[in-house]
Amino acid sequence: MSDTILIADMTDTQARDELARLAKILGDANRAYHTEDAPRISDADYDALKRRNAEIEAHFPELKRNDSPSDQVGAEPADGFSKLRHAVSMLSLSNAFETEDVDDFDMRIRKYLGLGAEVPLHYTAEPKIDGLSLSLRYEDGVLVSAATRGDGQVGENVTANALTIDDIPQRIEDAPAILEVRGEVYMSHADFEALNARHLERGGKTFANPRNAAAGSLRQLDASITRARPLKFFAYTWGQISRPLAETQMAAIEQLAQMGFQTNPLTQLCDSPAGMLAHYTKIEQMRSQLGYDIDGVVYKVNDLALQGRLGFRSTTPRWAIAHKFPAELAWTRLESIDIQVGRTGALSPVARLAPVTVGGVVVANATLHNEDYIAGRDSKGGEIREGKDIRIGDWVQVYRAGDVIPKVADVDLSKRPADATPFVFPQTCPQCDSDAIREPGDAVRRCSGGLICPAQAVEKLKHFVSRSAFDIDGLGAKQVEQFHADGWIAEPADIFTLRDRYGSGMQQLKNREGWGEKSATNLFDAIDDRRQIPLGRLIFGLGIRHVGEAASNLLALHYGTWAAFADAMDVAVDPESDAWGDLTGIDGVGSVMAGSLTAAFAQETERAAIDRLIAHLEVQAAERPDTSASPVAGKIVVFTGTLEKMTRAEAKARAESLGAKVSGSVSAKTDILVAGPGAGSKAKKATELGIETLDEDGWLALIEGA
Ligand SMILES: NC(=O)c1ccc[n+]([C@@H]2O[C@H](COP(=O)([O-])OP(=O)(O)OC[C@H]3O[C@@H](n4cnc5c(N)ncnc54)[C@H](O)[C@@H]3O)[C@@H](O)[C@H]2O)c1
Ligand SMILES: [Zn+2]
Repeated sequence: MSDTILIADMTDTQARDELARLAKILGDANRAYHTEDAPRISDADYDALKRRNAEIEAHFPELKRNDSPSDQVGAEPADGFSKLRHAVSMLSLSNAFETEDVDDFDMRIRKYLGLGAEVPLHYTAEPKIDGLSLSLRYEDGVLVSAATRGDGQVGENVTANALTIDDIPQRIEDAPAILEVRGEVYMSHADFEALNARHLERGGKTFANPRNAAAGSLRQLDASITRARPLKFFAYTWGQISRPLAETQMAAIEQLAQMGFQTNPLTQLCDSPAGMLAHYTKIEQMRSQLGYDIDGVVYKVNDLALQGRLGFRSTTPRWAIAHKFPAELAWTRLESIDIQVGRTGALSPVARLAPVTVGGVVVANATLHNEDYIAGRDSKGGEIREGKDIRIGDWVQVYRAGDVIPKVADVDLSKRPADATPFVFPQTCPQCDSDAIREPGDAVRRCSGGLICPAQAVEKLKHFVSRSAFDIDGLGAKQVEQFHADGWIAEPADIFTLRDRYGSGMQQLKNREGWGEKSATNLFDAIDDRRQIPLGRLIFGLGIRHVGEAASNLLALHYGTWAAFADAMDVAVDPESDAWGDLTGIDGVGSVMAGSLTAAFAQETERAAIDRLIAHLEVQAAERPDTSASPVAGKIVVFTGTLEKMTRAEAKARAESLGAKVSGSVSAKTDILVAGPGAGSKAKKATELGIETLDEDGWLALIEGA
C-alpha cells in the first residue's frame, strides 16, 4: 500500500496521487459519518489518514488541493432539511494525541501572544462529548432556531427537533438580546441500549454506537421521531452574541448553567499543561462510569480577551485543542474459541486472541456473546453485520471501553485463511457431556446437567460465597475452586461441615499449601459466623437464575421468613394458585423470575440440596424498616445538579431507606426537588410547577434525625 512510502522519499507524482486518494477516502468517510450517521471506518483510522494528508501537504505545499480535506469541516447539509447559515461559523478542533502535543499547544499560544514562560496562563479542561454539535439561537430569550454544524458555514435546520429535547430550554431569562448557545447533543449509554433493544424487538435496525444514535435521532425530518428518542444536551460555547457573557470561559459556562443549560460538571480550571494532563487522567479514569461516551478532553484558553486575540485558522480555533483518548479498537488474530459454562449452565464462547493493545491495555480474551453472534445471525450493539460469521484463524476487531469486558466487534473477511471452516457450536456440555439445550426464545444454550455438572457446581459455590451473598472471609473464588477440585465441597451445605470433616486436629487443612493453624481457625470461625444469615442474602446466595440481589431483598421483605418463602414457592409452582398471583404481584418480580424460582424449588435434586443447606442455618427474618416517623415517607423526590456531601447513589439509597421514592424526572407528581449547584432544566420545571425545592443542606436538615 502507498501508505508505507516515507513522505520524504515521495516523488511529486506519488504525492499528488496520494493526496487525490486521501481526498476521496476522507470525503467519502465524512459523508458516511456526518450525513448518513453510519461511519464505514473507525475514528482512529480516519484520524490517522487525516494526519497523513496534513503531513504530505506540509511537505509539498504547492500540491495542496483546492478541495483539501484539511480545509473542510464536517459535510454539507443533507437533502430534505432546510438550510440555515451560521452567523458565526461552527468549526472543528485540532487534535492532540500525545503528552508533548499538550506542551506544544501551550508553547504555541505563548509564542503567538508574546508571553514568556513565567506569565501565568489559565486553561479550562472538560470532557469532549461524543455526540454532534448543535447551535441554538435565542432572540430576546426565546429559542428561534436550531442548526447542526453542517459544513461549518451552513447547517441543517433542526429547530422542530431541538424543541423536543428536555435539556434545551425554550425560553431563558437575563439573556443577551441575541445569543447563540452551542453544545453537544448526545445519548446516554442506558438510553442507547434501551433504544437498540426496542429496535431489535421490532426487527428494526440498531445503531452501532451512541453517537450515531444521537445524530440519527436528531436529524429526522419528522420531529415526532426525535421526540420519542431520549436525547440530552451539554452547552459548552456560543456563537453570535450581542453582549459578552463574561470575561472568562469558566464564568461564561457558569452563566449558561444559570440560564438553565446543562453544563459538564467535570469542567475545571487549570494553570499549566501539567494541570491539564492531571485532569485528563482523572477524566480518563472516570470515563467508564460517566454513563455517556466521551472521546477526549478539550482544553481552552480561559481568558476570553486572549481567545479573541488568538482567533481562528481555516477550520479550527487557535485557543482550543482536543486531547483524544487512545483508540479502543484494534485488529488481531482469533486463535481459538473456548466454551465456558456458567452458574446457570449457560455456554459462553470466549475468544482467545493473539494479545493486542486496545486503548492502552493488553487484551488476550474477549466475549463472543453466543452462538448466533458467532454465526453472524445476531447483532450485539450493531457491530456484527448480517452474514459475517466468525471463524478460528480470522482477523477480528476487538473493542473495549473502560471497564467493560472486551468484545469481538467485527471480522475482516478479506483476510480469512482459505482453510477456515465455520465454527461448530457444541451441542453437549464440554464439562460434563450432558446435552446442551437451547430453549425457544433463549439466545443461550445451556448445559442440562444441573448439579452433576462440575462447572455449574463450582460457579454456584463461587456465587454462594460472594460479597452480596454469604461473604465468608477467607473463602473466596480461589479457595472454593481448590476445595471443589479436591472433593472437599460439592455444594453449599458442605461448607458448614468442613470443620468436622477436615478441621479436627487441623492436620488436613494445615497440610494444604497456604494454610496454617491461624488461617484455618479464622476460616472455621468465619463460616460459623454465617450460620446466622439474613433471609435476603440466603435467597440471593442460592444463585437461582434471574434472581438478583435487589429481587432477593424484595422477596425477603415480602415473605418475612424462610418458612413462609419456601412454602409459598412450593404452592406457587401451580400458576392457577393464589401463591403464584401473590408472587408475581410483587413489584419487581416478573413471571420469568417467578417461573425460575418455582422451578428451582420443584426440581428434586436442587430442592434436596437447598434443604441440606438450611439444616445448618438459622435464617434471620426480614423486617420492613419502620418509616412511619420519617418526614419523607411516601414522598416522590428528585435529585438534580451536583451534590457535594454525598454521591447520587448514596442520596438515593438514603432517601429510599426513609420510605421516599426517588425519580429521575420532575413531573406534577414530584413532591420535593433537591437541587445542587449546576441544576438546570429540572429546577426550572419544578419552579414552574410550584414544587418544593431544597438545596442539599435543606434536604439533610429535613431528614436529620429520621
Ligand atoms: N469514522 C469516520 O469515518 C469519521 C469521519 C469523519 C469524522 N470522524 C470523527 O470525527 C472527528 C472529526 O470531526 P470533527 O470535525 O467534529 O472534530 P472533532 O470531533 O475532533 O472535534 C470538534 C467537535 O468536538 C465537539 N465537542 C464535544 N465536546 C466539546 C467540548 N467540550 N468543547 C468543544 N467542542 C466539543 C464539537 O461538536 C466540535 O464540533 C474525527 O477526529 C473522527 O474522530 C470519523
Ligand atoms: Zn455441564
